[in-house]
Amino acid sequence: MTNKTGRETTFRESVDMMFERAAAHLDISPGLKEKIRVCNSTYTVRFGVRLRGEIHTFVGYRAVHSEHVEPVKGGMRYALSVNQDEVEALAALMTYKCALVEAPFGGSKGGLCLNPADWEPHELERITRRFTYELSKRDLISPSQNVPAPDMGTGEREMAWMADEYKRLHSTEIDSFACVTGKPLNKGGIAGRVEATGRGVQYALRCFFRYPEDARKAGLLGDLEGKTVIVQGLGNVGYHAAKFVSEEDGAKVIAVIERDGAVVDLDGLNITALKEHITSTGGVKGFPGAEYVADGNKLLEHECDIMIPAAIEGSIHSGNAANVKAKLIIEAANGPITANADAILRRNGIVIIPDLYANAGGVTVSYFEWVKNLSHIRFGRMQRRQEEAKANLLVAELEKQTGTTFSDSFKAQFIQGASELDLVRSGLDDTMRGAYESIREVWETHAAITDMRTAAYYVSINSIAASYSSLGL
Ligand SMILES: NC(=O)c1ccc[n+]([C@@H]2O[C@H](COP(=O)([O-])OP(=O)(O)OC[C@H]3O[C@@H](n4cnc5c(N)ncnc54)[C@H](O)[C@@H]3O)[C@@H](O)[C@H]2O)c1
Repeated sequence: MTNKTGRETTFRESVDMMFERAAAHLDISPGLKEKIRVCNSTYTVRFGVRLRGEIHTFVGYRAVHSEHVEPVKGGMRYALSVNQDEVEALAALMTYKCALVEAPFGGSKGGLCLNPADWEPHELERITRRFTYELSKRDLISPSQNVPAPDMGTGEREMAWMADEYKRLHSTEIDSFACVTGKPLNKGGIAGRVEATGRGVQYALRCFFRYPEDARKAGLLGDLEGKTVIVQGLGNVGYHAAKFVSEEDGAKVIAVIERDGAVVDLDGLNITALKEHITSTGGVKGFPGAEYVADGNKLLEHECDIMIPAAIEGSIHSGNAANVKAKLIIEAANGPITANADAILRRNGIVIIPDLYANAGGVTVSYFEWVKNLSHIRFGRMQRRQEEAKANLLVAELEKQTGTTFSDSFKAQFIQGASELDLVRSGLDDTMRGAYESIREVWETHAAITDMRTAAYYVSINSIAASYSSLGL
């Protein structure tokens, strides 16, 4: 599948083509299909911040793809690559993702066109607060209208700044913490949000291997134990996914591709140690015991059972798709496979677990956080006494083993987190299983639908169309 000119499709064109492929199987009027597919609006803002004695102008975006349910929801990306096409594609994916996992949100996405590494934390804080102010003026951040979350280049810290700035601007609003998710635990966050997307990738893989007939379609047998895995991007999503499948499910991560190259160890990399190495040195190069490959992208073409692209969109494209040897690709990142590449991979019998399902763990747990903020209650409260006793014992044991005395606030956070985390993980597991079943049902029962992506889009579009139909559209 290529676009009309035969060139590589843009990210938004790829998402649209994938949408059209699934929509063709649904009995929905062309007008309604168009209404569901298009991005409702995109706000572009240019604002100045005085930094280092100069006024610096920053460009930010917030795309609102669909408001068939409100608030709309989606991450905030900080990267030089951020542009209108990208945020619109990501916002569309949010709409389809939320519909698939039945999170009651429309789709949105935004970002700032900057490299976070170019700025000091106090500068990033000023930029983020100013961006929040600009978004707030237009209800593009609000507990009832538009709720951002972390994405590439942002995390708990940026979400805390956004929440704090929003609260400052709306001091009488009791629900102000619900204006953004992915906040730190002591600033209205929820246990398990940081790991949620990677955890969701692990749960999605477990769902896949639970059905031997699905795994056989990829030429794979058994479960995750001993499967060889290559990961691209060891950031929030890639790190947690790699850590969980290797440490908990016995998979072997044989290569990790990062910005500065790749490291390979056919006996399996220690992901926790590799992450520490990246944090302290800034890249994968020099990781003890592993072979370093400067042209990291070459590893996308290396043999493995499972490929986890968890970095950027378009990393598998028409130029390298024919050389990909993975049997199964799980799209932890959004849009890592272009529409052109998707067609090549399918032709070669490679099974793809699509982004709108694979990385839905983030928005699922964000939904729990939003509900927690609106209800003003801590999840797991009923279990508190029992959990507290358990957590206190654990903390005491940790103190003994490490010879450290933890602060009271650390202990309080640890204890609060203990009971909530179980609830969050079980809610996430349940959601991932439910969505897998609904994709599978379409994949199994529609002879003309032969891939999981089309099946997943089919489920989403059907659900959004039903929502419009109940409005009489
Ligand atoms: N954070 C979330 O909760 C979440 C939820 C759903 C989807 N996603 C998607 O997952 C992907 C990663 O997001 P994240 O939050 O983990 O971001 P992140 O910034 O924490 O991590 C991205 C990682 O990819 C690496 N990277 C960037 N460009 C690369 C390249 N060209 N080659 C190799 N490595 C590269 C970075 O160095 C970094 O380690 C994005 O597509 C994002 O939209 C994130």
